[in-house]
Amino acid sequence: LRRLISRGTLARVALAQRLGIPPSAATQRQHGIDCACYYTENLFVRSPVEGHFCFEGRTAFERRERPLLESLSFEARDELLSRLEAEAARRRGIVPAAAARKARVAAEYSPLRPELWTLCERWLHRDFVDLVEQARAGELRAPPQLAPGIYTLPVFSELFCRLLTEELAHFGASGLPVGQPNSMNRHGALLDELGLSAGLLDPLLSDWLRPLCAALPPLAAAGGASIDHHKAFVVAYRLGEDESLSMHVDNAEVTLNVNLGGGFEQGELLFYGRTAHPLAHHDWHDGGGVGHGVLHLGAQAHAALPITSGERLNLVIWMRSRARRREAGCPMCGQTDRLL
Ligand SMILES: O=C(O)CCC(=O)C(=O)O
Ligand SMILES: [Fe+2]
Repeated sequence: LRRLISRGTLARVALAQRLGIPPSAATQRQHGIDCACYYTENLFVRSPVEGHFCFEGRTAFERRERPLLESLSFEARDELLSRLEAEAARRRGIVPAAAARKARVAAEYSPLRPELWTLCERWLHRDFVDLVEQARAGELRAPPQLAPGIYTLPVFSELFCRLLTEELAHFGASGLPVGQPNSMNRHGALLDELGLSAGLLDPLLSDWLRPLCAALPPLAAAGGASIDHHKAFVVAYRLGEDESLSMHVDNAEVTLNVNLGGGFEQGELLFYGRTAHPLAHHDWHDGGGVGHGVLHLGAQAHAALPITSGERLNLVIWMRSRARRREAGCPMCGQTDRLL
């Protein structure tokens, strides 16, 4: 058994070496980097051109993207290459950097509301509790859908949203470091780094969200019945910082996105099908308000329109399934042979 385990580790380290990624990425699974494509594909840049790019290094990129590079000025070309290099370096270093920030927060942060670190029913919306109880009993009356497989539902209590928002402001004032939520959103917080996984998010996933996803056929069929890990973060939109989010798919089998409030205008979520025309549109104000959210397939393309005033805070959970990935491949690249 020991030999098999170490052979597995060695194989992962060898894979990491072949792909030119840090060996720690092959052996540390808890950070949720599930596929080696993370290091070279879907790198997002906002300027001088906005988009997702593959980047295996300057030379390969210059060869493959010659027409694009030739259409840019010398300065813009240099800016694009530097930004891609910086993003690739951020991704290569993300596992140790996140672990170091998490350790520092654990040692130095004094929470305003320590009770937030433990899940209790007070944090959940009463109608969400009912919904999950129906799902557990096999009697779910499915929540309304914006389009097939895009559900709107109450999730958290207003109390939870207010306390978490206050906690995040308190954390921001502490001056402790926090990683950016994901490669597209630059402002907010990675909740695992605050130590919120073990007592709050892990049980939310296993005891509440998994039974619910398992009872909703479009989500269950896409891995929702076997979700077993997550990446959870708060995204913050403010004028002059991140104001909107361009179209993308999530590195998730199923995504939960909940309005934490903030007093903003606009900022609606758009969902796309096979055309550039949105197939559904979610207005956070009409959608039930604070504590209410959207549950959708990670593969459903979506975007967020700009806010026009105030601040918008949303709690997003990218829910992932190892079993589904082993079977159907990484949701970003579709391959199984680069899974870590
Ligand atoms: O701004 C939003 O509400 C959407 C965020 C989102 O799509 C994401 O973080 O994956
Ligand atoms: Fe998203």
